[in-house]
Amino acid sequence: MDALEVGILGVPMDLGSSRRGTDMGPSAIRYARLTEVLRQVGHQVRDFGNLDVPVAESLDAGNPRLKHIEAIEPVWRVLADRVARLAGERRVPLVLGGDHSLAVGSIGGLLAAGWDDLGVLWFDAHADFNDTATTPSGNVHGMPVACIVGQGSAELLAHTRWLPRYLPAERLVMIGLRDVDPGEREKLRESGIMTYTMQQIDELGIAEVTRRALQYLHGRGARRLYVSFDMDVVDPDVAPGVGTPVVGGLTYRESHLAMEIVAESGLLAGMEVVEVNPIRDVLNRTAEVAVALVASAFGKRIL
Ligand SMILES: NC(=[NH2+])NCCC[C@H](N)C(=O)O
Ligand SMILES: [Mn+2]
Ligand SMILES: [Mn+2]
Repeated sequence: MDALEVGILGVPMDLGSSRRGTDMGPSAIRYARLTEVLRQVGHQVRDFGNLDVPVAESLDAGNPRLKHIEAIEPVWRVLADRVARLAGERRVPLVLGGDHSLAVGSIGGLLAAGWDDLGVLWFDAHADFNDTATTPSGNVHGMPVACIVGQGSAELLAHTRWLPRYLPAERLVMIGLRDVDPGEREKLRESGIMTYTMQQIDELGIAEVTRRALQYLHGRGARRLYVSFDMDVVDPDVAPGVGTPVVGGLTYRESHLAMEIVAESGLLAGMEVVEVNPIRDVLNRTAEVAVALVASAFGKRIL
Protein backbone atom coordinates (compact mmCIF):
# COMPACT_ATOMS: atom_id res chain seq x y z
CA MET A 1 0.00 0.00 0.00
CA ASP A 2 1.24 3.53 -0.82
CA ALA A 3 1.96 5.85 2.09
CA LEU A 4 -1.17 7.75 3.06
CA GLU A 5 -1.82 10.94 4.96
CA VAL A 6 -4.14 9.77 7.69
CA GLY A 7 -6.26 12.22 9.70
CA ILE A 8 -7.58 10.97 13.03
CA LEU A 9 -10.79 12.38 14.52
CA GLY A 10 -12.20 11.23 17.86
CA VAL A 11 -15.93 11.32 18.55
CA PRO A 12 -16.42 10.69 22.29
CA MET A 13 -20.13 10.07 22.04
CA ASP A 14 -22.29 7.49 23.79
CA LEU A 15 -25.63 9.28 23.34
CA GLY A 16 -26.80 6.76 20.74
CA SER A 17 -26.55 3.82 23.15
CA SER A 18 -28.34 3.14 26.40
CA ARG A 19 -25.13 1.83 27.94
CA ARG A 20 -22.71 4.57 28.94
CA GLY A 21 -19.02 4.20 28.16
CA THR A 22 -18.33 4.30 24.41
CA ASP A 23 -17.53 7.98 24.93
CA MET A 24 -14.19 6.73 26.31
CA GLY A 25 -13.48 4.70 23.17
CA PRO A 26 -11.25 7.30 21.47
CA SER A 27 -9.01 7.55 24.57
CA ALA A 28 -8.71 3.78 24.87
CA ILE A 29 -7.82 3.41 21.19
CA ARG A 30 -5.20 6.17 21.36
CA TYR A 31 -3.79 4.62 24.54
CA ALA A 32 -3.31 1.41 22.55
CA ARG A 33 -0.80 3.35 20.38
CA LEU A 34 -2.82 3.92 17.23
CA THR A 35 -0.63 6.69 15.83
CA GLU A 36 2.65 4.88 16.46
CA VAL A 37 1.37 1.69 14.89
CA LEU A 38 0.17 3.46 11.74
CA ARG A 39 3.49 5.29 11.43
CA GLN A 40 5.30 1.97 11.67
CA VAL A 41 3.22 0.78 8.73
CA GLY A 42 4.66 3.77 6.83
CA HIS A 43 1.85 6.32 6.84
CA GLN A 44 1.89 9.97 7.80
CA VAL A 45 -0.49 10.49 10.66
CA ARG A 46 -1.98 13.60 12.16
CA ASP A 47 -4.36 13.46 15.12
CA PHE A 48 -6.96 16.24 15.04
CA GLY A 49 -8.23 15.49 18.54
CA ASN A 50 -11.82 15.03 19.61
CA LEU A 51 -15.08 16.68 18.68
CA ASP A 52 -17.04 18.34 21.48
CA VAL A 53 -19.87 16.07 22.50
CA PRO A 54 -22.40 16.77 25.27
CA VAL A 55 -22.33 14.52 28.33
CA ALA A 56 -25.32 12.19 28.54
CA GLU A 57 -25.90 12.80 32.24
CA SER A 58 -26.36 16.51 31.57
CA LEU A 59 -29.20 15.93 29.13
CA ASP A 60 -32.76 14.71 28.96
CA ALA A 61 -33.14 11.84 26.47
CA GLY A 62 -36.28 13.42 24.97
CA ASN A 63 -38.24 11.36 22.40
CA PRO A 64 -38.19 7.76 23.73
CA ARG A 65 -38.14 6.40 20.17
CA LEU A 66 -35.20 8.62 19.21
CA LYS A 67 -33.22 9.13 22.37
CA HIS A 68 -30.87 12.13 22.51
CA ILE A 69 -31.47 13.00 18.86
CA GLU A 70 -31.48 16.73 19.67
CA ALA A 71 -27.86 16.38 20.85
CA ILE A 72 -26.77 13.77 18.31
CA GLU A 73 -27.82 15.60 15.15
CA PRO A 74 -25.52 18.59 15.80
CA VAL A 75 -22.61 16.16 16.37
CA TRP A 76 -23.39 14.56 12.99
CA ARG A 77 -23.27 17.94 11.28
CA VAL A 78 -19.98 18.97 12.85
CA LEU A 79 -18.44 15.56 12.13
CA ALA A 80 -19.62 15.72 8.51
CA ASP A 81 -17.95 19.13 8.14
CA ARG A 82 -14.71 17.89 9.66
CA VAL A 83 -14.62 14.71 7.56
CA ALA A 84 -15.44 16.66 4.38
CA ARG A 85 -12.58 19.02 5.19
CA LEU A 86 -10.15 16.14 5.68
CA ALA A 87 -11.29 14.63 2.38
CA GLY A 88 -10.79 18.02 0.70
CA GLU A 89 -7.20 18.04 1.98
CA ARG A 90 -6.74 14.55 0.53
CA ARG A 91 -6.30 13.07 3.98
CA VAL A 92 -7.68 9.64 4.71
CA PRO A 93 -10.19 10.04 7.55
CA LEU A 94 -9.86 7.65 10.47
CA VAL A 95 -12.74 8.21 12.90
CA LEU A 96 -12.66 6.82 16.44
CA GLY A 97 -15.93 6.15 18.22
CA GLY A 98 -17.98 6.52 20.07
CA ASP A 99 -21.25 4.80 19.40
CA HIS A 100 -22.14 3.75 15.85
CA SER A 101 -24.69 6.53 15.34
CA LEU A 102 -21.69 8.71 14.43
CA ALA A 103 -21.53 6.97 11.02
CA VAL A 104 -24.27 9.30 9.78
CA GLY A 105 -21.85 12.19 10.27
CA SER A 106 -18.72 10.48 8.94
CA ILE A 107 -20.31 9.00 5.82
CA GLY A 108 -22.40 12.16 5.41
CA GLY A 109 -19.12 14.07 5.26
CA LEU A 110 -17.81 11.89 2.44
CA LEU A 111 -21.06 12.43 0.53
CA ALA A 112 -20.69 16.16 1.17
CA ALA A 113 -17.15 15.99 -0.20
CA GLY A 114 -18.62 14.76 -3.47
CA TRP A 115 -17.51 11.16 -3.26
CA ASP A 116 -19.95 9.76 -5.79
CA ASP A 117 -17.81 6.62 -6.13
CA LEU A 118 -18.10 5.72 -2.43
CA GLY A 119 -18.73 2.18 -1.27
CA VAL A 120 -19.18 1.19 2.38
CA LEU A 121 -18.28 -2.09 4.06
CA TRP A 122 -20.30 -2.28 7.28
CA PHE A 123 -18.82 -4.83 9.73
CA ASP A 124 -21.33 -5.40 12.52
CA ALA A 125 -23.21 -8.04 14.50
CA HIS A 126 -26.22 -5.76 14.02
CA ALA A 127 -27.87 -4.26 10.95
CA ASP A 128 -28.32 -0.80 12.54
CA PHE A 129 -31.26 -0.41 10.15
CA ASN A 130 -34.03 0.37 12.66
CA ASP A 131 -36.06 3.54 12.55
CA THR A 132 -38.58 5.09 14.94
CA ALA A 133 -41.23 2.56 13.83
CA THR A 134 -39.15 -0.60 14.30
CA THR A 135 -36.72 0.22 17.13
CA PRO A 136 -37.01 -1.93 20.24
CA SER A 137 -34.82 0.46 22.23
CA GLY A 138 -35.05 4.01 20.90
CA ASN A 139 -31.26 3.97 20.66
CA VAL A 140 -29.98 5.87 17.65
CA HIS A 141 -26.92 3.61 17.25
CA GLY A 142 -29.42 1.03 15.99
CA MET A 143 -30.45 3.40 13.15
CA PRO A 144 -27.48 4.87 11.24
CA VAL A 145 -27.83 2.71 8.11
CA ALA A 146 -31.47 3.78 7.72
CA CYS A 147 -30.27 7.40 7.80
CA ILE A 148 -27.35 6.88 5.43
CA VAL A 149 -29.34 5.16 2.68
CA GLY A 150 -32.44 7.27 3.33
CA GLN A 151 -34.76 4.40 4.11
CA GLY A 152 -36.67 4.96 7.30
CA SER A 153 -39.62 6.66 8.94
CA ALA A 154 -40.20 10.34 8.19
CA GLU A 155 -39.66 11.01 11.89
CA LEU A 156 -36.10 9.67 11.63
CA LEU A 157 -35.23 11.08 8.21
CA ALA A 158 -36.33 14.55 9.35
CA HIS A 159 -32.97 14.61 11.14
CA THR A 160 -31.00 13.95 7.94
CA ARG A 161 -32.16 16.98 5.92
CA TRP A 162 -28.65 18.43 6.14
CA LEU A 163 -27.27 15.48 4.13
CA PRO A 164 -26.48 16.51 0.54
CA ARG A 165 -27.82 13.15 -0.67
CA TYR A 166 -28.23 9.57 0.47
CA LEU A 167 -25.88 6.69 -0.28
CA PRO A 168 -27.45 4.28 -2.81
CA ALA A 169 -28.40 1.08 -0.98
CA GLU A 170 -26.35 -0.99 -3.44
CA ARG A 171 -23.20 0.81 -2.28
CA LEU A 172 -23.33 -0.64 1.23
CA VAL A 173 -22.57 -4.24 2.21
CA MET A 174 -23.07 -5.63 5.73
CA ILE A 175 -20.76 -8.35 7.01
CA GLY A 176 -21.10 -10.34 10.25
CA LEU A 177 -24.83 -10.05 10.98
CA ARG A 178 -26.20 -12.22 13.76
CA ASP A 179 -28.61 -10.06 15.76
CA VAL A 180 -31.37 -8.39 13.75
CA ASP A 181 -34.68 -7.16 15.21
CA PRO A 182 -37.98 -8.44 13.69
CA GLY A 183 -39.16 -5.19 12.08
CA GLU A 184 -35.64 -4.42 10.99
CA ARG A 185 -35.31 -7.78 9.26
CA GLU A 186 -38.37 -7.13 7.10
CA LYS A 187 -37.16 -3.68 6.11
CA LEU A 188 -33.72 -5.08 5.33
CA ARG A 189 -35.07 -7.73 2.96
CA GLU A 190 -36.69 -5.05 0.80
CA SER A 191 -33.89 -2.54 1.11
CA GLY A 192 -31.54 -3.54 -1.72
CA ILE A 193 -28.71 -3.76 0.80
CA MET A 194 -26.33 -6.70 0.32
CA THR A 195 -25.79 -8.69 3.51
CA TYR A 196 -23.48 -11.47 4.67
CA THR A 197 -24.60 -13.13 7.89
CA MET A 198 -22.43 -15.21 10.21
CA GLN A 199 -24.03 -18.28 8.65
CA GLN A 200 -22.70 -17.31 5.23
CA ILE A 201 -19.30 -16.55 6.73
CA ASP A 202 -19.28 -20.01 8.33
CA GLU A 203 -20.18 -21.63 5.04
CA LEU A 204 -18.07 -19.62 2.59
CA GLY A 205 -15.24 -18.40 4.79
CA ILE A 206 -14.47 -14.76 5.57
CA ALA A 207 -11.98 -14.44 2.71
CA GLU A 208 -14.55 -15.40 0.08
CA VAL A 209 -17.20 -13.21 1.70
CA THR A 210 -14.93 -10.17 1.85
CA ARG A 211 -13.80 -10.66 -1.76
CA ARG A 212 -17.40 -11.04 -2.94
CA ALA A 213 -18.43 -7.92 -1.04
CA LEU A 214 -15.61 -5.90 -2.61
CA GLN A 215 -16.38 -7.23 -6.07
CA TYR A 216 -20.07 -6.45 -5.59
CA LEU A 217 -19.33 -2.84 -4.62
CA HIS A 218 -16.81 -2.44 -7.45
CA GLY A 219 -19.39 -3.79 -9.91
CA ARG A 220 -21.77 -1.07 -8.79
CA GLY A 221 -19.32 1.77 -9.33
CA ALA A 222 -17.54 1.97 -5.99
CA ARG A 223 -13.92 3.07 -6.40
CA ARG A 224 -13.30 4.44 -2.91
CA LEU A 225 -14.00 2.27 0.08
CA TYR A 226 -15.00 3.35 3.57
CA VAL A 227 -14.90 0.68 6.27
CA SER A 228 -17.34 1.17 9.15
CA PHE A 229 -16.10 -1.29 11.75
CA ASP A 230 -18.32 -1.96 14.77
CA MET A 231 -16.11 -3.86 17.21
CA ASP A 232 -19.06 -6.03 18.22
CA VAL A 233 -18.68 -7.90 14.92
CA VAL A 234 -15.71 -9.59 16.60
CA ASP A 235 -16.53 -12.38 19.04
CA PRO A 236 -16.93 -11.13 22.65
CA ASP A 237 -14.28 -13.64 23.76
CA VAL A 238 -11.80 -11.61 21.71
CA ALA A 239 -13.38 -8.16 22.05
CA PRO A 240 -15.35 -8.02 25.31
CA GLY A 241 -15.29 -4.24 25.62
CA VAL A 242 -18.27 -3.32 23.47
CA GLY A 243 -21.66 -1.82 24.28
CA THR A 244 -23.82 -4.59 22.84
CA PRO A 245 -21.93 -7.92 22.74
CA VAL A 246 -23.39 -10.85 20.77
CA VAL A 247 -21.97 -14.39 20.93
CA GLY A 248 -20.87 -16.16 17.78
CA GLY A 249 -18.76 -13.46 16.15
CA LEU A 250 -15.63 -13.29 14.02
CA THR A 251 -12.49 -14.84 15.42
CA TYR A 252 -9.31 -12.80 15.82
CA ARG A 253 -7.88 -14.17 12.59
CA GLU A 254 -11.13 -13.88 10.61
CA SER A 255 -11.30 -10.19 11.52
CA HIS A 256 -7.70 -9.67 10.47
CA LEU A 257 -8.06 -11.60 7.24
CA ALA A 258 -11.00 -9.40 6.27
CA MET A 259 -8.90 -6.28 6.91
CA GLU A 260 -5.90 -7.75 5.05
CA ILE A 261 -8.12 -8.33 2.01
CA VAL A 262 -9.46 -4.77 2.32
CA ALA A 263 -5.86 -3.52 2.26
CA GLU A 264 -5.00 -5.68 -0.77
CA SER A 265 -7.96 -4.25 -2.69
CA GLY A 266 -6.15 -0.90 -2.81
CA LEU A 267 -9.51 0.86 -2.46
CA LEU A 268 -9.39 1.88 1.20
CA ALA A 269 -10.11 5.60 1.47
CA GLY A 270 -11.28 5.90 5.07
CA MET A 271 -12.29 3.95 8.12
CA GLU A 272 -14.00 4.22 11.47
CA VAL A 273 -13.77 1.99 14.53
CA VAL A 274 -16.77 2.29 16.80
CA GLU A 275 -18.46 0.88 19.91
CA VAL A 276 -15.30 0.30 21.95
CA ASN A 277 -16.53 0.47 25.56
CA PRO A 278 -13.62 0.57 28.05
CA ILE A 279 -15.95 0.10 31.04
CA ARG A 280 -16.77 -3.40 29.86
CA ASP A 281 -13.27 -4.17 28.63
CA VAL A 282 -10.52 -6.29 30.19
CA LEU A 283 -7.21 -4.41 30.45
CA ASN A 284 -7.92 -2.47 27.23
CA ARG A 285 -7.84 -5.64 25.14
CA THR A 286 -10.64 -4.53 22.81
CA ALA A 287 -8.92 -1.24 22.01
CA GLU A 288 -5.71 -3.17 21.30
CA VAL A 289 -7.58 -5.47 18.94
CA ALA A 290 -9.09 -2.38 17.30
CA VAL A 291 -5.65 -0.86 16.69
CA ALA A 292 -4.31 -4.13 15.30
CA LEU A 293 -7.27 -4.36 12.91
CA VAL A 294 -6.79 -0.77 11.73
CA ALA A 295 -3.13 -1.60 11.09
CA SER A 296 -4.13 -4.59 8.95
CA ALA A 297 -6.67 -2.52 7.01
CA PHE A 298 -3.98 0.12 6.40
CA GLY A 299 -1.56 -2.41 4.97
CA LYS A 300 0.34 -4.01 7.84
CA ARG A 301 1.50 -7.40 6.63
CA ILE A 302 2.86 -10.44 8.38
CA LEU A 303 5.79 -10.72 5.95
N1 LIG B 1 -24.31 -0.06 16.82
C1 LIG B 1 -24.83 -0.97 17.63
N2 LIG B 1 -24.10 -1.59 18.49
N3 LIG B 1 -26.14 -1.17 17.52
C2 LIG B 1 -26.88 -2.07 18.36
C3 LIG B 1 -28.33 -2.05 18.01
C4 LIG B 1 -29.13 -2.96 18.90
C5 LIG B 1 -30.59 -3.06 18.54
N4 LIG B 1 -30.76 -3.58 17.21
C6 LIG B 1 -31.27 -1.70 18.67
O1 LIG B 1 -31.80 -1.18 17.73
O2 LIG B 1 -31.27 -1.13 19.72
MN1 LIG C 1 -23.27 -1.00 14.79
MN1 LIG D 1 -23.20 -3.69 16.52
